[in-house]
Amino acid sequence: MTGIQARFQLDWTNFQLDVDLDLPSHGITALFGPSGSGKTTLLRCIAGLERAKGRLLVNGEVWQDERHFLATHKRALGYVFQEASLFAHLSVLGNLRYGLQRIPAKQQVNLEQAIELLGITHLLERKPERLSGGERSRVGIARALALSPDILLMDEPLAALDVKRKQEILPYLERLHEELHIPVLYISHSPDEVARLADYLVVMEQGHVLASGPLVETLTRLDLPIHLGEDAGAILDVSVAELDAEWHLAKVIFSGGSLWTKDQGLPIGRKLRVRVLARDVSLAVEPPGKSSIQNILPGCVDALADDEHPGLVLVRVKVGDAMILARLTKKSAAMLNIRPGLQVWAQIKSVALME
Ligand SMILES: Nc1ncnc2c1ncn2[C@@H]1O[C@H](COP(=O)(O)OP(=O)(O)OP(=O)(O)O)[C@@H](O)[C@H]1O
Repeated sequence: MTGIQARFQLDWTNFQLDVDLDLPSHGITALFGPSGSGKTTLLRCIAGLERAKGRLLVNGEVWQDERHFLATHKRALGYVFQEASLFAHLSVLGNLRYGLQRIPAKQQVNLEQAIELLGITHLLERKPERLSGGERSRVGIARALALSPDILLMDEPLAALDVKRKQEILPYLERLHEELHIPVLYISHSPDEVARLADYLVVMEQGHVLASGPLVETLTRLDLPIHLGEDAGAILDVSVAELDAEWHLAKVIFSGGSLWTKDQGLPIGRKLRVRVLARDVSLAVEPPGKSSIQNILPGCVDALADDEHPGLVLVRVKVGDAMILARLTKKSAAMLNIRPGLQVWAQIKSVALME
């Protein structure tokens, strides 16, 4: 059996964790939720650093049940924290080699592969003090991978970095995603990071799992945007179809049509994700005339739900095989008689490329 089955119960004075999760055996699962919702505690339970009641199976192997509790050092896992704590007296290579003796027999990622994957070959002889924040993070991730883990746990690995360093590191995380076949559990507070990296999403609140499922579907669940607030929106898997050199625009296509966005130098044919926020989408019940909004997609209203504010409503619209969300005032939804099944034109003010 593949994947991760995690059932945990913890009862602390001020906090109770009660989760029951089935997570995929590969790809990145983002753990998302407000501060204090239990994301780190869940990772610590998986690592065996907390003795919760419950059961944990990783690819069919029992790490914990009523009778067994595998000690942390016997669990084939890599743990990456916000700050990579490297030994100052060792070179990067020394840091990477440290701890390799506990490597499990079945090799999934070896040291050379980890070094190559994180692009740190040129840093191997350096001492940690001569690394930038982004380089330290990459070494920290490579060190975790060199242990050939069956699972990689990442607790806000980019939180200590500024925006520029984050941008520098994201492509390496994307490579992990493409080239590794181990599951990654990734805590992040950044909806952008989640939108860009994750395949699967777990939303936590007060020690419970509010929702879990494939990212694209879970983000357009109408009971969740309330919790995602201004970040509510949809992800579309698209590919670059055309470049307009005169206006510096790129056309991306998906099953629901095409969208123009700023040309960011991506080649024709490149597959990527775009993010369309609910607050950037308005609806018309007739094909709109001349407008400064370039992106207009025909679709069909799928469902409506109340939003956080009593004056607002969220509308899910099916465009091709995909769903997008629109945030409207209740007044305009009533005036246009927006209801399931209605043909609409979604006017999209802004599209963010996740690249
Ligand atoms: N050892 C402990 N004993 C008792 N309570 C704890 C312990 N460790 C954490 N907590 C509490 O458990 C709750 C969940 O904390 P946790 O760090 O898992 O949340 P989080 O979702 O990861 O938060 P953040 O996003 O801020 O990192 C918090 O209320 C915290 O104070």
